[in-house]
Amino acid sequence: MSGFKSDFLRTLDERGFIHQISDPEGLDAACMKGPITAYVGYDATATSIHIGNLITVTMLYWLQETGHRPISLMGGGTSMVGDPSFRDDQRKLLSPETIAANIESIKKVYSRILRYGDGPTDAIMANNADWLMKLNYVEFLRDVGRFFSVNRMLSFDSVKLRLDREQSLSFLEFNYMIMQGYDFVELNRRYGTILQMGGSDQWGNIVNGVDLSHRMGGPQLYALTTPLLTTSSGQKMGKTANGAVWLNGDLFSPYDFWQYFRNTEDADVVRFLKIFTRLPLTEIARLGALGGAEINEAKKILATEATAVVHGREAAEAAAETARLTFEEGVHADDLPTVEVPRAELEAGVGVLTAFVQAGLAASNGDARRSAQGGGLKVNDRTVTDPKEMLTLQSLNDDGVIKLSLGKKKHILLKPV
Ligand SMILES: Nc1ncnc2c1ncn2[C@@H]1O[C@H](COP(=O)(O)OP(=O)(O)OP(=O)(O)O)[C@@H](O)[C@H]1O
Ligand SMILES: N[C@@H](Cc1ccc(O)cc1)C(=O)O
Repeated sequence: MSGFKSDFLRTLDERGFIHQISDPEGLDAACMKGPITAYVGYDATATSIHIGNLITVTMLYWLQETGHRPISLMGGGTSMVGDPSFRDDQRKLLSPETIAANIESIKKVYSRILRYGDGPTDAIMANNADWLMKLNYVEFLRDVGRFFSVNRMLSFDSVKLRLDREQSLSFLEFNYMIMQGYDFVELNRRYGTILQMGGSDQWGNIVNGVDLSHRMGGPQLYALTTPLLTTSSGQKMGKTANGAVWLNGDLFSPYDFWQYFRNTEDADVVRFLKIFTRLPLTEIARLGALGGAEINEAKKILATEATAVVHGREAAEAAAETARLTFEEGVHADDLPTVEVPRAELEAGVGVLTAFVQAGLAASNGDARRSAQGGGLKVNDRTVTDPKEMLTLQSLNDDGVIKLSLGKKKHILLKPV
C-alpha cells in the first residue's frame, strides 16, 4: 500500500525500509491514533551488531522521531537456543557467560541512536531472559504450546529449506519460533507493544507472535519486515570479503567504517543515503542527480553521515579528514589502521610478500606476488619491484612505522612493538 497517512509508515516507505506488513491499513490507523510501542529483537551471537542489523535499529530511530516508543530487545533467553531461520546447519551453542558478555558489548551502540528514559516515547532496553528463563516447562506447554500448530510451523520458508534438504532440525531449534512468538505477547502485556519489526528472514517468527496473540484472545498485533539489504552486486550487507562491518569501534574502526561507505557502488548511493543517513529526501535527490566524477562527492557525504550516526560527528569528520590527507594529498596520517609486529621480527627481516599477508592485505604470498607483478604494492609510497625485498628496522619511515599500500585505497601501518 502506498499513501500511508501516518508519519512513521510514510517515512519508512519513502526511505525504502518496507518489505512486508501484515495489515498495512490497520497498522497505519493505529499509528494515527496515538503513540504505539514497537520492538526489534537481537540475539547475542557476537560482541557487536553489524550494518545489516543497523537497518532495523534505524527503523526504531524513525519510530521514535515520529512520536512513538521503541524497544530494543536483547535475546538473552533466545540466544540460549539459536534461531534456525534460513540456516542450513545448526548454530554452535553459546554458554550463558558468552551470551551475557556479548549483550554487555552489543548494548553500547543503541544509546547513540535511540533516546532511552522513562518518558512516554523514550526507548526501553529489555531482555527476554527476564521471562523465558523462568518458564515452567509443563505449564508453558499447556498455556502456550497448545496454540501452535506443528503443521503450520513446518510450512514456513525459514525452516522449509532445512526440511526439504532432509537436514536435521533439532527439537531445540524448532522451539525457537515459539519463544519469539511468546516474546511478542509478553512485550504486549508488559508495555502494550503492538508491532514487531525485523529483516525479511524474520517474517515467519514475527507472524507466529501475531497469531499467538489472536489465539490467546489478546489484542491485534502487527508484523513489519525490511528487505534484506544486498549491494548492487548481490552481496548480503553486513559481511565483506574480510568479515562483517561491525558497529563497535574496537572491531571495525570509524575510519574503516567511513571507507566502507566511501567505496559504495554508484548504483547503491541513493538507496544507502536513504537508509543509512538522516538527510532530507530533497537533499538525497540532489545528490542522486550528480553524475560523472561528482558522484564521489555524494559518496563522501554518505560515508561521513553514516559514520556520524554510529560513531558520532567528531569521529566521522576525523575519518573524512584522514581519507582526504591520505588519498588527495598523499601524506601519511596517524589513524590509518595499524598492525603490530614484534621488533625482533623486523630486526631479523621480514619478506615483503609475507609482510603484506601479515597485514591482511593479501591472502597468501602468491596473492601478494601477483599484486606486486601488477605494480599494485607499495612500501612507504614506493612501488615494490623486487618480491624478494626484505623489510627491516631500516625500512621504518620518519614516523617509526612502515606504510604498506595495496592499490590506491588500502593502507596499513606496520608498527614495531
Ligand atoms: N543485510 C541485512 N539487511 C536487513 N536486515 C538484516 C540484514 N542482516 C541482518 N538483518 C536483520 O537484523 C536482525 C538481527 O539479525 P541477526 O542477528 O540474525 O543477523 P545475522 O547477521 O543474520 O546473524 P546470524 O549470521 O547470526 O544469523 C534481524 O531482524 C535480521 O533480519
Ligand atoms: N530471531 C531474531 C532475534 C530475536 C529474538 C527474540 C525476539 O523476540 C525477536 C527477535 C534474529 O535472529 O535476528
